[in-house]
Amino acid sequence: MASNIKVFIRVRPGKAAEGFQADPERGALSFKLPDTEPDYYVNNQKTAHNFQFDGVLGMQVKQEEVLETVARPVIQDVLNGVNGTIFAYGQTGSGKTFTITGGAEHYEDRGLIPRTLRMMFEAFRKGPAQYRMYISYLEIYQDSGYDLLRDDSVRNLQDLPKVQLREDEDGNMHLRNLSVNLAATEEDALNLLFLGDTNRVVAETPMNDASTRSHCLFIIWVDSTQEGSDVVRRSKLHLVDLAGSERVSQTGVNGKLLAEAKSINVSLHYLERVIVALHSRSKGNQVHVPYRDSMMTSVLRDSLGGNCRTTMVGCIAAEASNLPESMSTCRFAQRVAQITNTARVNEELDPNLLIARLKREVSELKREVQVARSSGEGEPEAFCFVAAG
Ligand SMILES: Nc1ncnc2c1ncn2[C@@H]1O[C@H](COP(=O)(O)OP(=O)(O)OP(=O)(O)O)[C@@H](O)[C@H]1O
Repeated sequence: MASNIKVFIRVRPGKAAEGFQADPERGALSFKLPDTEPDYYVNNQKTAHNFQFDGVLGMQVKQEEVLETVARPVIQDVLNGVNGTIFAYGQTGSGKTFTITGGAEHYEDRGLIPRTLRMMFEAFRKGPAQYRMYISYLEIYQDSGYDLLRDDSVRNLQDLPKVQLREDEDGNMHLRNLSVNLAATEEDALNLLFLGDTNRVVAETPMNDASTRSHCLFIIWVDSTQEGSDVVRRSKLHLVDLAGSERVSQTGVNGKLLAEAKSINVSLHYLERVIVALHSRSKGNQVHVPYRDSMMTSVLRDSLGGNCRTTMVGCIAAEASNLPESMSTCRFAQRVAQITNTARVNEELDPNLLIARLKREVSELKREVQVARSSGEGEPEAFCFVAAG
């Protein structure tokens, strides 16, 4: 099924500037900003910029509503064997981590990851299929990948096992050295989330404020089998917290930090280039999509223009000083909304299930033969019809 990437904008609570207006009913946003043309200084004109999205989540919107609006449809598809991605994009401090992982202070501030885990395990209990969940947690920092789930004695980023990207003959990307951990219960899954978040924070240094400067991907793998079937459905859900998207010029950093900020911006710049290329492709142009230029875009290849149901949450802040960045997030979001993905159910014959079923059938047949022999039936007799009446 082909569908466009869904885009929601979430507005962080705060004092909204005069020039900002959100209309959640219509999914519309409006910014009135000084014109960037030089003659603005002469005539002091302000220009209105209007945007329309699949939904606008205003300042009052609670985490539960974000789950229902943004995540529930994606989760339902993942349970049916379709890949899903939900990614948060926006400047530092705009609410990406709050949306994806949640706030630590209050239980009701839990974000999409713990709520998704709960929703999935509830669905597992209801059936009708049998499900299995596995979890991976990847951090990408300066274009290198790190496994957040392999060790609980981490002191800095270099202690984390490095994850490599490998491309197979068919052009599919694989993450080597990324652990895939069975989560038999919701508690197991939450413990893995907790371990990954702890490693993320412990490995943080002043040079690497993990949440601000790295991209984090929480990956939930779901296998499901219908009773008696040899077919297994395999899907994955990426919940992605991207690094802060602000422009280098506005981060006010220098020296090493500047180099780092550039590297983060480079990877977001590659993301932007992928989006622009896909946008152009959607208009019928034959263009190369530069997925391979960064680890993040390579990992998200399926999510952007591929076999995946993808949703973006653009996070913005409405205070006057944040409006230019918020508007650039909306512009980016508008381009993302033009991208078409073609998601399909991922199912394959599982040889282990097939062998197990055939073994069961053979032993049942053997038993029947034995019963037939011991009751002296011998060879089955030919059918004979007796005419009624
Ligand atoms: N919708 C919200 N409701 C209440 N508090 C929020 C909301 N969004 C964000 N916050 C608060 O604002 C602060 C910044 O949010 P958060 O850390 O999620 O930003 P971020 O975009 O992830 O920034 P960074 O790029 O640094 O990771 C946090 O204290 C967070 O709890």
